Amino acid sequence: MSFDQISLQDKQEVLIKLREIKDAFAARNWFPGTAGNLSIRVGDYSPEQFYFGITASGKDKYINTPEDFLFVDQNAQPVEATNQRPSAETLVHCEIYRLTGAGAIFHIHSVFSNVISEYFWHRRSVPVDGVELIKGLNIWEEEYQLEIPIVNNFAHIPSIIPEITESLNPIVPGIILRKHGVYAWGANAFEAKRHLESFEFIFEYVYRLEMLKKGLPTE
Ligand SMILES: CSCCC(=O)C(=O)COP(=O)(O)O
Ligand SMILES: [Zn+2]
Repeated sequence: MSFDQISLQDKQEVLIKLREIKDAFAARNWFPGTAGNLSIRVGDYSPEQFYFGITASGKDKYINTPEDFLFVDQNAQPVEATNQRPSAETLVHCEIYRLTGAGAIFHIHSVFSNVISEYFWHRRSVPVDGVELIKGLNIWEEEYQLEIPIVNNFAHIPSIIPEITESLNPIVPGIILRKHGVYAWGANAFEAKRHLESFEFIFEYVYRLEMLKKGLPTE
């Protein structure tokens, strides 16, 4: 399926949903310093060919403009005439779509994901012992020992890709980039948002619990 064969209505729905999610995350202060990017897939999917709408690079994501999003293909190439550059991290989205077939991917830079990624970097994952909100990640097993992968971060984005390919756990709909932020995905925007919110809760819980265990203040 070529991009032109996808209906205008489907493309419009993706742009409306991206706007809605962007506004919701902005209200939570999840885009400090222009950080973060959002994408939603449109049309049919195969690992070799797919399309998605994504935030333009370097924009102030607390402000809405007519040029906040654009559509790209599985190689991160824009598929419509535009002056916008897709997110600098579009290749990360491409790889996650290729590996998972997800319908939406949301990335934010939060303080808890950054702190916890450095704290547990030596073990390359964040351990989570049976906290109830893992159900928000669609994991229903009693007392499940969840390990959220931590992936090394590089300024050169293509260098991150093999790390993701290697670390991604099919049961866990997200990864943390070390001292960078969290990526969460899902079958659609609703699910990806639920996963991101669950991860953020879990990171804060794990951080505060670790501080309590050390007898340190949690604030
Ligand atoms: C200013 S934060 C550094 C880039 C980054 O990590 C990010 O999430 C935002 O980059 P984009 O190109 O998507 O605006
Ligand atoms: Zn980022």
